[in-house]
Amino acid sequence: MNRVCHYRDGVLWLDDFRARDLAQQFQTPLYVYSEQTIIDRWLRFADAWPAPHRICYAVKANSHIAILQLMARLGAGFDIVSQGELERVLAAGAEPATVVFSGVAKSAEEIRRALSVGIGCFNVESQQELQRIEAIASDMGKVANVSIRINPNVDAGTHPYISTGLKTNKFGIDYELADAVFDYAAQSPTLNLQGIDCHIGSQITEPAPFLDAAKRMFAWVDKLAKRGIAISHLDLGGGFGVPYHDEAAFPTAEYLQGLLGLAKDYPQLTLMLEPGRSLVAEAGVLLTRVEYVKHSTEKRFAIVDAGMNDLLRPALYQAYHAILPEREEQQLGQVTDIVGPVCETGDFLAHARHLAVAPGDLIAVANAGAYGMSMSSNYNSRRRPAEVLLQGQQAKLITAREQYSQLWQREQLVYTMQSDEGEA
Ligand SMILES: Cc1ncc(COP(=O)(O)O)c(C=O)c1O
Ligand SMILES: N[C@@H](CCCC[NH3+])C(=O)O
Repeated sequence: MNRVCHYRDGVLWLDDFRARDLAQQFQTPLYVYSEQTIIDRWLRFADAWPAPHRICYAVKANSHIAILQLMARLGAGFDIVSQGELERVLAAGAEPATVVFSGVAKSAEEIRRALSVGIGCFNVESQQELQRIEAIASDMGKVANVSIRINPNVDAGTHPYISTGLKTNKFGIDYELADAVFDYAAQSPTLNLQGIDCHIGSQITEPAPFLDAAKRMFAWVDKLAKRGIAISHLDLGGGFGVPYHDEAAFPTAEYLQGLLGLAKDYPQLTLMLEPGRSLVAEAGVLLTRVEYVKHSTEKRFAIVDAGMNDLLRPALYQAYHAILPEREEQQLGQVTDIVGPVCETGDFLAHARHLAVAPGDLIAVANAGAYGMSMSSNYNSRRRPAEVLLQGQQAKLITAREQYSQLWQREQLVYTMQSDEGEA
């Protein structure tokens, strides 16, 4: 069972807090994160990963500034994919030089901002992007550190929407077509070619595809060395799976040992990883309350106050999240679909679970710390959940629920101003 959620005397607790007390204090739907669990997951990596090798937390998994601050305190760098994520990392007080910038569509504005604050490195995904970075750096009188993202064409065996390392995916530069890009970067006085990177996908539960990809990257290091091009870092991305259902935990130490083994003849190389999910997924819980229980001739629905706009993963990937009712005995009920308030048939949190719940009861959706709040939206003009960070004996509110009325008023203001201009 997820460590954050557990039963004591038959009732649900999240770390050292009764779920009912948290829901009463902060209302539902509510994201709750356990700081201790994030630290535990961080140590699984850090304990097996000696300096100078680095870990750049993939901000997209959970970009709350409090989480970024915690990561910075633990010693993480950051893997970002937008200016928004960069601004968050900066707001968290992190060192810009620890940032790597991934993503296939970096805009001129984003590149300029990243150069002006002095990020560590751009993970470049195309020849055109490389030339755009070069032109902007030249214009600013700067030298840009770059790494070339290779698409290793490795089948990660994960959901097709979160596989990124196949030739048919939009990410990286084709393994067979990268020579020209490396040559271009190596000869440019405005570009400092530092590294090679890859990322083959997400929620991968076995080390084998990662090690296959890593071998292909080391082959590139050798190939470049023969051409007189020296590389100082190899960034092997993230993608380590977590046990959402009955999957085994990813063997982190075993994988890192495998990598260190491959790297032993390359003392000049700093290795980097970009884990997101594996650091935060298991630390997060979405607490939601049953509004209604409805029976049709075919089904029984628990209609709850959190929907696909709060946690998109079930709707988008048919992802499984464990569902824990407030009282342990409630796990022995009728087969029930847990559905949300959004006007979409795809708005469900779980299908066909045994649950004996009634209106007013709480339900915890486990393992929701990654790609939960960060993928949430205001669809159906719904407010987003509040977020709470559990720090030992303290439950700290880190995001209050945005007031629907305020959102509505802001839009109204812009709209009215435009209409007034039109009339004038
Ligand atoms: C380039 C890159 N790095 C790191 C990650 C983090 O992946 P995960 O959260 O699966 O560790 C992603 C997302 O898949 C990514 O696209
Ligand atoms: N959003 C996905 C992971 C995508 C990772 C980003 N490349 C998920 O919730 O599982």
